[in-house]
Amino acid sequence: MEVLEYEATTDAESDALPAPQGELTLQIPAMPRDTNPDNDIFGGWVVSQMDLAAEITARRVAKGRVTTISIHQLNFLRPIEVGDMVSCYTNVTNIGGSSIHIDVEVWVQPPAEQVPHKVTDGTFVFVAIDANRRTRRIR
Ligand SMILES: CC(=O)SCCNC(=O)CCNC(=O)[C@H](O)C(C)(C)COP(=O)(O)OP(=O)(O)OC[C@H]1O[C@@H](n2cnc3c(N)ncnc32)[C@H](O)[C@@H]1OP(=O)(O)O
Repeated sequence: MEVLEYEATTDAESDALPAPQGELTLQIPAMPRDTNPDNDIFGGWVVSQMDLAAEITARRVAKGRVTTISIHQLNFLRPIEVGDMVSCYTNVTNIGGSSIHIDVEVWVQPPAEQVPHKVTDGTFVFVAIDANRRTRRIR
């Protein structure tokens, strides 16, 4: 599968530019199975992809097992169409004693369009846990 690379930046000064913030972590096409009976993509499917992308990044930061403790400031900005290539970008904004805050942006590249656009963003918080699911300090 072709991997689409958009220009990504973590520079706060470039917020005004139509470019994703963070690191490209997950890419997946929106499929017919991800829709409701009206053929619209489920919001829950999008959140699932965001959670997965954030977990990939959180595991790397925590060097091990993590779990989602909070999801907040979720914004569904524009719809996703079946066939759109969905890209999740992650940006670590805070590392606590055991918690990791990650901003996630979802961008799509419709097959017929040249310019990608943001469809969803939100903040995911993970906690590092041990084999017994107890909070584990990461620093
Ligand atoms: C219900 C589900 O199945 S959802 C699917 C996946 N998620 C889960 O299963 C997680 C279920 N939750 C848990 O198992 C527990 O809440 C745990 C193990 C994650 C955390 O245990 P707690 O004793 O509640 O957490 P604790 O008080 O030790 O806080 C851990 C860290 O999380 C932070 N934290 C706690 N609650 C929140 C919250 N609502 N939002 C953001 N951060 C939070 C704390 O500030 C702390 O951060 P720090 O160590 O960096 O200072």
